[in-house]
Amino acid sequence: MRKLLELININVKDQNKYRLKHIKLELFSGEKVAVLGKSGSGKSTLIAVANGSIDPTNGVVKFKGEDLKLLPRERKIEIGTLWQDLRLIEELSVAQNINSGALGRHNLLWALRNLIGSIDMKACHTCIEAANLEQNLIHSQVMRLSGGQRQRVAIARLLRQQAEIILVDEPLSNLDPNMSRKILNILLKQTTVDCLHIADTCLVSLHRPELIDNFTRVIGIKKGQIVLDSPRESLEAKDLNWLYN
Ligand SMILES: Nc1ncnc2c1ncn2[C@@H]1O[C@H](COP(=O)(O)OP(=O)(O)OP(=O)(O)O)[C@@H](O)[C@H]1O
Repeated sequence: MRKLLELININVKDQNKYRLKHIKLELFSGEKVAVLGKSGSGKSTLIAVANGSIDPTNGVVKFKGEDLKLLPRERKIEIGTLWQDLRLIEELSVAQNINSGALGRHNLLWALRNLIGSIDMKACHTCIEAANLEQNLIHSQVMRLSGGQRQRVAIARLLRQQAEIILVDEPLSNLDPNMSRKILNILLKQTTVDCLHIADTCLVSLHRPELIDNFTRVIGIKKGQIVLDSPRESLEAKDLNWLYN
């Protein structure tokens, strides 16, 4: 297995408080890793450090052996992120938001065409289908959608990016249990979708430990530190009880 992502001796410190402490983590291609921990334990901070949006106070993040900070823009799109706050552009349509996932692969003219009108509709429809969103919403303004629909637009945008690894910060908060499982199955590639490459490596922060079944590995965070790192099949209920107590 190829090493894709490496967090080396990471600390994130704000004034006197550690948000992350002594983090060492290696992620290999094909791994599907769930990150668990109580609210405030550091899951979102870990995802943000792993995609380069937060600079650690100490330590280095490497993607395929290269310092993430030095990676050029056209390589950064190999890392896709689904943010907890979604980061959609409310005034734009579903299709325009989905296409923004592919911005890094196109030039400025393409970006302008996407802002002005409807382009690459076939690709958008494929991502909409994969994200289990209603096709007839494709031209709707995002601000008019429900929380669960907006979440699926963000997932469709992530799929449109065609990243090699996906980092996901709590993808299920607005979804009912049935939809949560469907969406996880897409992210974990349990569902195949026509012509769409879905990354086979992911790091997913989860609020609900009962959804870890299809992951290959589970990481537990407590007070900013990795205190548990286990293959899914060897994880026991007592490990989870301890993590949440
Ligand atoms: N922008 C910030 N500046 C300073 N401290 C922050 C900031 N964001 C989060 N923190 C603190 O860092 C710690 C980790 O927060 P983080 O959001 O990573 O936890 P989490 O496990 O993702 O929580 P949740 O499950 O509630 O989303 C918390 O103590 C939090 O208060």
